[in-house]
Amino acid sequence: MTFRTIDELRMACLVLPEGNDTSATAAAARQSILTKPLGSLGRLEEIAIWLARWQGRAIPRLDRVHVLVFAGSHGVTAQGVSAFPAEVTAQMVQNFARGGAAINQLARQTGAKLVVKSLEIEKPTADFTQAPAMTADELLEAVNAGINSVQDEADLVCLGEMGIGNTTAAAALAAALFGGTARDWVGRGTGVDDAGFSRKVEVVDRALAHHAKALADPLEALRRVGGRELAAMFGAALASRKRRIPLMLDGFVCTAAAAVLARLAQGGLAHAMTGHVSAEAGHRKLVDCLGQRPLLDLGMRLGEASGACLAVDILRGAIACHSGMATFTEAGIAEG
Ligand SMILES: O=C(O)c1ccc[n+]([C@@H]2O[C@H](COP(=O)([O-])O)[C@@H](O)[C@H]2O)c1
Ligand SMILES: Cc1cc2nc[nH]c2cc1C
Repeated sequence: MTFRTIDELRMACLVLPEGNDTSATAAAARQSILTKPLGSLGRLEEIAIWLARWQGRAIPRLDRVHVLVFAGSHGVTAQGVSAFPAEVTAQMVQNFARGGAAINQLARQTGAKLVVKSLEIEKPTADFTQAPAMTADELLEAVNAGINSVQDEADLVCLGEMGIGNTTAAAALAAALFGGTARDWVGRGTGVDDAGFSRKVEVVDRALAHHAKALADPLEALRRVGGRELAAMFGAALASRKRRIPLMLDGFVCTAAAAVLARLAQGGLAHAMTGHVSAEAGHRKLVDCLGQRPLLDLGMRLGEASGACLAVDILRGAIACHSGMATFTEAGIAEG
């Protein structure tokens, strides 16, 4: 799946497949006969049914978990919006390749395949306080890169990113998609001080004013105030939906990118769960806007798909119970 025009891409977002009702119904029926009071496994029960729906399998599996991390560079870093210099993006990509980042450890411990995709990190997007971050072709190239990173064989896709300056882009994008001003969405990202935080608020408000007339269209908002790794995450979210592969979202930046799909199509993120709520100020509000309930709340604000990857073990717990527990009949236990 590769898109040559934004209109082609937009049309594709309007025809999204639904999950498999038969598998979901079978999974729900099984949950009702396992040796536990119905509902006593709380969200683990919902998770088993959700995975069954999107995998089209009454007993879901997580043998092949793919963690996709996209990296991009941001022209808006020229405005002094991050606690770290822009070159850290490329340096962290090298760290991923050498196995030294947090996500390398988390992916290994959960048995997931980690794929890191650099999106022209030597070429930052335009500073979106002055011009659209990307041209239409640049947007399409990044979206297509995300789409083509999703492989049919995956049982679950975890999404994440790396990009100095991208919490500024995500705040602007969230404001474009859900309204409000910079104050509603800006957080401290990698840890900017009070002066940096004020600059960030002013930068996002200036960007929102500069692009005001064009932000009602979610794809145009992504092009104007997003970034390549956000575009790629949006593409991967779309591709996983097209292939009916369940999707695990990460923190603020990842969720803002995926939110573009929810704004283009009602129920566009029905195949997605959010692995954790980030400590980044706007994330809680963003997941609320999307009707998402994050699985973990660990005060993390790293990105890299780290929260998404950690949540995989909760899914594994849900599947272990769903597939391995005895039924009331098998165990000879009286039903309530
Ligand atoms: O995803 C989040 O919730 C999140 C919150 C704070 C920081 N980050 C990561 O930090 C980087 C962006 O922070 P900043 O301050 O440069 O905008 C980028 O590489 C993200 O992966 C990510
Ligand atoms: C060191 C470092 C690692 C990261 N991983 C994701 N975002 C990051 C930002 C920084 C600064």
